[in-house]
Amino acid sequence: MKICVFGAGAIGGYMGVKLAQAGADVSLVARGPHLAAMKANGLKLIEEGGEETVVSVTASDNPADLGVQDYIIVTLKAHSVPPVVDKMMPLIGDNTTIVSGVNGVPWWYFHKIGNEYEGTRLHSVDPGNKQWDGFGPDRVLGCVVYPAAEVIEPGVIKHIEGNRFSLGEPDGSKSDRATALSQALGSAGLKAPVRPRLRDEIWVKLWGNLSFNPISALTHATLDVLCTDPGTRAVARGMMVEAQEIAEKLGVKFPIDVDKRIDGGAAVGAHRTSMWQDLDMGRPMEIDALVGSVQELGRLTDTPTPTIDTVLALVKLRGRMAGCYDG
Ligand SMILES: NC(=O)C1=CN([C@@H]2O[C@H](COP(=O)(O)OP(=O)(O)OC[C@H]3O[C@@H](n4cnc5c(N)ncnc54)[C@H](OP(=O)(O)O)[C@@H]3O)[C@@H](O)[C@H]2O)C=CC1
Ligand SMILES: CC(C)(CO)C(=O)C(=O)O
Repeated sequence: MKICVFGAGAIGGYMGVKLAQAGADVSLVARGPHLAAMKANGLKLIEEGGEETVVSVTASDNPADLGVQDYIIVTLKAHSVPPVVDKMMPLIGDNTTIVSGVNGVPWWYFHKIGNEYEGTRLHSVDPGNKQWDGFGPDRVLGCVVYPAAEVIEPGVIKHIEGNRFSLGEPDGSKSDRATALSQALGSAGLKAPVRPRLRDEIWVKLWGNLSFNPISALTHATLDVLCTDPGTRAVARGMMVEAQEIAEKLGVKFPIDVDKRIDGGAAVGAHRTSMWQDLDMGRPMEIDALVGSVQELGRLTDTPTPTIDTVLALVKLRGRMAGCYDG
């Protein structure tokens, strides 16, 4: 089974080391100094408990070097995917599955959803339908990424916590391709259950990213603080209640309530969300995938989103002022 991890930064690098360590036929697409370091010295993973592993990896910035794959696991930031669709083509053959390990509302969300929204395209995450038309949604296997990791220097990944990558077919079936990938990831020491209702999990994760990420970028407060300060907790809650109304109109069933989800965020502790880290480092922020997409779904389902609209306007301007957002 040939697996290519496209965008082997924090999450993709973590998966890449675990797969390579387990003897999988894995290759990585990366770029710049991070690629140069992993080619020169191997890719180093510092695990949750402090254990360090260095593996030599097959890595390139040119997908044409790596050939047709059985699975491409996309671990790019959401806004980085549309510009590389054409570049990915040498990796794609008739039977290639594309695993979308990207936060936010996925571009394939309405493929095989089985309700009146079937086939709806999302401008916020797939402008110009680049992914829908380029990959084709039938190739896609959904994935919710739970681990936290960082690239702490070129060629070095620090794994912070978690090892679960939930997988799910857009139609909820337990397909052979999902089962085979689940087994391969399991052999590499990762948890990869195949879920019948992945969209429910997407929303539980998204609840946090939608609200905690922009609030932390705007306030520079860590999760424990923003989830317990009465004012920001109320803002997060307001965004999440609006999101819940939208998601339920789309058929989602939430297994927990909003307050439990916020308490879960608080329990993570003094964590700087990825959006705050991106702002801090002058990198593009995932505003459209995490927040703009939910506003777009609000319009689609005729659901008012006053709190989301307010926070989105503020974080967009914050991002623009810092040169980290151009939407
Ligand atoms: N990190 C985390 O803890 C978590 C992340 N996620 C989600 O997972 C996804 C990936 O995040 P994360 O791993 O943090 O992101 P990273 O930025 O660490 O990784 C993406 C990597 O892809 C590289 N890249 C971008 N464009 C190209 C290209 N055209 N060719 C080759 N390489 C490219 C980037 O390089 P460069 O740095 O040069 O741009 C970077 O090394 C996001 O959607 C994120 O929200 C989900 C849960 C937790
Ligand atoms: C906020 C958190 C931990 C989960 O909601 C996250 O995924 C992020 O920092 O991007």
